[in-house]
Amino acid sequence: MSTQPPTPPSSEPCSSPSRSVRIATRYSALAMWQAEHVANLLSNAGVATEIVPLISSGDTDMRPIDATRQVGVFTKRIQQALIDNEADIAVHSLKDLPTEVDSRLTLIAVPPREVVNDCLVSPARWTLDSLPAGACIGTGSRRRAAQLKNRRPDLNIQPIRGNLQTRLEKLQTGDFDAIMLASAGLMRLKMDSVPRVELSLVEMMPAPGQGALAIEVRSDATEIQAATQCLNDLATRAAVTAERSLLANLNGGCLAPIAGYAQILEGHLRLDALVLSVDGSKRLEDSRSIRFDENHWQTCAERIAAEATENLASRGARELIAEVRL
Ligand SMILES: NCc1[nH]cc(CCC(=O)O)c1CC(=O)O
Repeated sequence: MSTQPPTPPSSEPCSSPSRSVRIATRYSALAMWQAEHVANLLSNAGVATEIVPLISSGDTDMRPIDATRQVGVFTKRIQQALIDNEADIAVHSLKDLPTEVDSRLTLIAVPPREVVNDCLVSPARWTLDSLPAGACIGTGSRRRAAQLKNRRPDLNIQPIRGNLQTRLEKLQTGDFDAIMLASAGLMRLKMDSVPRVELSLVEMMPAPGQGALAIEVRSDATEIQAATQCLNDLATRAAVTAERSLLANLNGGCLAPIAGYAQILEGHLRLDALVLSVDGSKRLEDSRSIRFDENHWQTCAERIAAEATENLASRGARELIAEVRL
């Protein structure tokens, strides 16, 4: 369903293209950091770059993500720039990249993943358990909301939109008692002083692809592909492929309460998957691992996701996900 053309497993050296590589990115501070990070990685590999910042509808349209009824609000504008040859590579947060594939584009590289977990941000540094009864929590993510409600049905969960800075301002002005964010974003922007508590992967399972970057190129741009494929980290690539394959199998998009985290441990690919009802009252988990074969990383990733999907579906996961479309 979401099969991508295979990326070479080995870290081939990046070959230098005949001109500098144009990197398309959104304008937000996080997106710009990510584009500059990839520019640095390429520069270390001897490849010259320039950054092309673009405005996306996901940044200007401040309705709740649900109301926009669109997938890829953050990624489409950047992908269009590639298709129109305004840029050579696109840098996305992998979490924001829809699982549907456009054959004109190729996911050429996923650099090493750093921080995957979420955090709870509040001036008093509340934990999930010490949050006062009825506290108002800002999140636009059904995945986060459902996990929170599962553990703390008393909390009042309200939507929040906007980039990191905007969300933190809304917390500061007292609109919310706490908000939930991906720690990766705060780490990347060196927002060390933001008062927060890191949530464990048991307390809050991350979104498929969270904390990882995606580098896309045009499918016909062989020179650019040769210049960027060295940024691919096979372990991260296999892990996020398993997570995204689970999401695609369950038809989850980015709006369903589906969480997944995969990692390679001692030669095995392990996938932890979680599906919840929107109200958080029902929770289905699946954890499994299979022997990881580097040479067949994609097959391994798709197989473990298929097995997890089958198990979750046999226990009613599809019915829980269908609630989202009501
Ligand atoms: N949906 C917005 C988004 N996309 C990627 C990140 C954080 C960085 C990442 O997960 O790689 C965020 C913000 C957040 O969820 O707090």
